[in-house]
Amino acid sequence: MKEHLTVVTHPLVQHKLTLMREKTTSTAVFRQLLREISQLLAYEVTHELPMTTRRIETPLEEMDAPVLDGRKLALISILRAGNGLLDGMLELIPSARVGFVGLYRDEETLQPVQYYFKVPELLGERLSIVVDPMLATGNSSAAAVDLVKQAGAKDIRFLCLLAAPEGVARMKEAHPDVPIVTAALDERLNEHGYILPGLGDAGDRMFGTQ
Ligand SMILES: O=P(O)(O)OC[C@H]1O[C@H](OP(=O)(O)OP(=O)(O)O)[C@H](O)[C@@H]1O
Ligand SMILES: O=c1cc[nH]c(=O)[nH]1
Ligand SMILES: [Mg+2]
Repeated sequence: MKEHLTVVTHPLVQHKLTLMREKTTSTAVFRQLLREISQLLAYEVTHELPMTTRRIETPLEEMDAPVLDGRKLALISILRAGNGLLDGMLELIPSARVGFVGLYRDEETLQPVQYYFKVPELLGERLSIVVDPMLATGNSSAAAVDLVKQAGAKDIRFLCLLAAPEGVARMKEAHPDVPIVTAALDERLNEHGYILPGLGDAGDRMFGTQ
């Protein structure tokens, strides 16, 4: 991908995102919408995957048919909320390898606190797509990408649902080589580091916690 930031403006994505933002949307509907949007975003973030051909036989004749080239890609979810994007993406890319980076944001310092890390082997030979619905200060995603790079990944993309300008700038400074795909670029962060207008706390809305 050439662009550092891609905003997916497809009408289905934008309509579903509006429903997710509304405060009256229930946990069950929020989760279902995130699953649906994740598949549309997965379509965008994978649209330049390398291809090769394989000789196959249709019922009528042989042909060289297009297939994905290279190693299976790695989907890396930033816990917890990343799992909301992961589930839908796995339905579309069932053979993907899966990794997890456990991080939560300290509410006072807005710095990420790590509690888990497990990623697939041979990351250096795969495309890694790091997923988290929210890119706010960018501290969590920058730290997650640092860890994924330390594990060997070289070709990395970051997929989110909502991005704040502050988070995009932070990622561009820390990881200029990592393209970002998002459904919306919102206006700003509030004094608690929440995205405005945003959708609230993605993890809490997905899992019904507070
Ligand atoms: O860009 P940042 O300022 O770092 O904020 C974004 C992070 O905050 C949220 O996670 P949270 O810490 O709430 O953890 P959770 O997924 O367990 O709810 C979100 O899912 C991101 O990981
Ligand atoms: O707006 C925000 C910012 C960080 N994390 C969230 O879940 N929402
Ligand atoms: Mg949360």
